[in-house]
Amino acid sequence: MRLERSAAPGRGRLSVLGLLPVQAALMAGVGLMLTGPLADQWPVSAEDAVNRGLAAHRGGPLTAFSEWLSLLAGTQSIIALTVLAVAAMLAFSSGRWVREAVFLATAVAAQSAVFLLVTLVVERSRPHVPQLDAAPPTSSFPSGHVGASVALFGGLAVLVALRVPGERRRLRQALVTALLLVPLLVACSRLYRGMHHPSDVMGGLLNGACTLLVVTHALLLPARPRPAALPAALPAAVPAARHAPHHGATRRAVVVRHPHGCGPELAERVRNVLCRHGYTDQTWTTTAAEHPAGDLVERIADEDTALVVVCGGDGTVRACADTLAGTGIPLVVVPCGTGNLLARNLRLPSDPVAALEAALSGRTARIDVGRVRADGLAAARFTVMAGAGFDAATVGDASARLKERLGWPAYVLSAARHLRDPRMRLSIRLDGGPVRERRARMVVIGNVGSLQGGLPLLPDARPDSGRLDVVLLDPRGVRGWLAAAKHLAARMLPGGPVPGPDGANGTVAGGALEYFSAVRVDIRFARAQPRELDGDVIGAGTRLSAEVEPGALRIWLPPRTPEDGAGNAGHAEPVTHTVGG
Ligand SMILES: Nc1ncnc2c1ncn2[C@@H]1O[C@H](COP(=O)(O)OP(=O)(O)OP(=O)(O)O)[C@@H](O)[C@H]1O
Repeated sequence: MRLERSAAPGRGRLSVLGLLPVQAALMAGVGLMLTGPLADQWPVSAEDAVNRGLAAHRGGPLTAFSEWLSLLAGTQSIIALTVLAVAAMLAFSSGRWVREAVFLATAVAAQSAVFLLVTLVVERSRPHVPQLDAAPPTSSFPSGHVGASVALFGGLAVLVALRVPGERRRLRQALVTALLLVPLLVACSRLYRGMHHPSDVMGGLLNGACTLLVVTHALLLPARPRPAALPAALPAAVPAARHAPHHGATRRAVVVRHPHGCGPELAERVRNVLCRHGYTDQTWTTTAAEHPAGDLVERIADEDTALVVVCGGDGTVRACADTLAGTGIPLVVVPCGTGNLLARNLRLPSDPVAALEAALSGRTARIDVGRVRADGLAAARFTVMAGAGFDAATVGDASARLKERLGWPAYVLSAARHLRDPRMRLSIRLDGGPVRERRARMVVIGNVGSLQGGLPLLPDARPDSGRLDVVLLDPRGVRGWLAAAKHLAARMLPGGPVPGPDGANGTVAGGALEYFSAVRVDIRFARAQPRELDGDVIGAGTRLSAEVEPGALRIWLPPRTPEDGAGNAGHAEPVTHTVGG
């Protein structure tokens, strides 16, 4: 199997490892809560019943299989397998996978170190059921077997996901799925064998996953270049002689580049791919905080522009779409922001250059955009979602520094701070119909429906439906949040049951979520609320109204595949623009 070469080491990323002690402190905090104030509270109080239920159904091949899994994740096996994997990487790659080998060894070692630190502070006894293995002297929380298997097998999955080239997608998906399945099976085996409570194995999964996140960012991902080190702007045009196309006519492309996501190295690769596809006449413009689409308006004003290439996140795409909607000039997304939700929803490859290649080898399509009216904001368009309340507060509070260091998990940390924000009082009117009074923690109007990790916030939203989908989130207490999370998680399961509405009124998850769909949505808030458009905060206000502009944006998308189904949507157009490539 050919693996892609890793990018140049990221200087400055190593400091991310400083988060490991913070992780240990947080894990220890969770353990102390579980053994202290939460011990008699549901669902912790119900954990013994789970262990008893599993113990009552032991027997047959399951016991043998669970023993094998527990052995696989035992300390000696993990050390032996890690040494083998690291040695193989060093021996068979002629020194090209040193960083990958260091990554794997560090992930396994760091997980163990955090685990040991936590067990110095937390003392939780094992479940009160007969145990099938000798209980180690360490605390039951968190599960060391599970944490270690996440670090090793999850670490291998990370390497496969990042290093196996995009064209081997099926192999990559199969390998990643198989590797990720191992820690989940180990978690089940530890429960089955009476060695841990459910929250212990969840703690192990969390500890392993957080360690992988930190070590991946520290050792595998290339550092984003500092903005100050970048040139203010890239050359306005690329000499044709330097980048002669393989074949096909010369066409003019305007490239909009967010300097934080798209540094000089990526810009050079984008430039070369465009040249190969016949776009040798390139005009580059760099965005600024006050000019999120750079000089796009001026650059497309005079000459015949065949394509606008947007190198940035959803905010940059949104700003460009605002200019391009209705012009007929097609846009191609090079996803290099934090969330890149439009690209994810359109099933573009996550690698920026692979996404550009795939799109330019594909077809043009038309997708809808939403046109927003809100107090204090000139009319603006969005391509992903417009929201108010919890999501806007989360987006607004996500630290730029953490976004740069952690990527989208920075939003998760910010969200945790706003879980208890007060509910909003609002009225919603759809397509000029009756006014409905509601309370909610969040309202989102979406052109597309999936969040990070494929979380289907608006499961029926499609960018070519000619409609906007709306969700109100109003969970009551911990149970409400759990019901909403369970409902959304159930929708993520491939082929899993699709939970139906609670009644005729479109609410699900015991009223925690309520869905609507319309062409025109008018929402008024009793008090000014934080609001966002495609992940950019637009300031607090009392109105958020949107209307769909069907098929207003032309966009290049990868060729359709049978798996695309509802994704990679868009009204297909005859491909008349493919040149070169
Ligand atoms: N040169 C710049 N310096 C600072 N901020 C910038 C600059 N250029 C654009 N911005 C701001 O960045 C935001 C757009 O960022 P964008 O959404 O593309 O990336 P992101 O936030 O990392 O990704 P995503 O939206 O996908 O999570 C806009 O608010 C814009 O004002």
